[in-house]
Amino acid sequence: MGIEKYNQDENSEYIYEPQILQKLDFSKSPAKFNPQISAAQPGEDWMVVRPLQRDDYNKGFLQLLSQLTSTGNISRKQFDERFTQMKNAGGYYVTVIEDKRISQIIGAATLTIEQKFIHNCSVRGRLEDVVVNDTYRGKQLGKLIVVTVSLLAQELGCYKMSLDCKDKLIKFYESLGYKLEPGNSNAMNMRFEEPS
Ligand SMILES: CC(=O)SCCNC(=O)CCNC(=O)[C@H](O)C(C)(C)COP(=O)(O)OP(=O)(O)OC[C@H]1O[C@@H](n2cnc3c(N)ncnc32)[C@H](O)[C@@H]1OP(=O)(O)O
Repeated sequence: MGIEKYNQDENSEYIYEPQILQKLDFSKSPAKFNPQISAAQPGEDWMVVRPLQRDDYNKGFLQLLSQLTSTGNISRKQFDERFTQMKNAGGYYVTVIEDKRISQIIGAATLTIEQKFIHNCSVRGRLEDVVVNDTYRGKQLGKLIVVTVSLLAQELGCYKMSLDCKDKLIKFYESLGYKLEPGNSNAMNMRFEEPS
């Protein structure tokens, strides 16, 4: 399908080109799926793994994110502006799972790409904002969305992919190929006041 088709309707506009998700090779991931699923074939015909669309504002995307952290009261205008900024900047691979039966976003994860001078002008990936709707948890969707964006990072040429998480999720991410590197596994933060 041509990119012009994806962008012809304003609301169905994607934040990145969806075709790349179809070619991800799930056999490259150490994650074990039972039954076997992938981004291209998520196992149910009512489910789709795809890039964020502008209209996901109306499909519960922000309500889903609020199960992860505070989102604030984001207006349609604010959402549209941020969507446009992220799309124009490039490097924001916000990826979602939709339950098409009810037109609701039930899972999400973001790959952000940082441009580097080091490693021969390489690129590095970061895994951010992973969440599955609480009524859909325990059905492999967390694994599905994390493996999708991790393979995407590899496909886009990242030399590594990093994440920060709570201690209780270390096992979950280890099962998907992430490692605590001895002497190099500290996450440090400097917190500033949140914008009101
Ligand atoms: C980088 C970041 O964004 S870190 C933030 C992660 N997000 C959150 O904490 C938000 C709230 N939590 C969630 O949305 C979900 O619990 C997720 C995304 C962490 C996991 O989603 P699920 O769809 O339930 O995961 P899935 O069904 O694929 O489970 C995979 C495995 O991880 C385990 N697991 C899942 N969640 C947790 C948890 N919170 N604690 C411990 N183990 C867990 C499951 O038991 C399962 O193990 P198994 O393969 O041996 O059966």
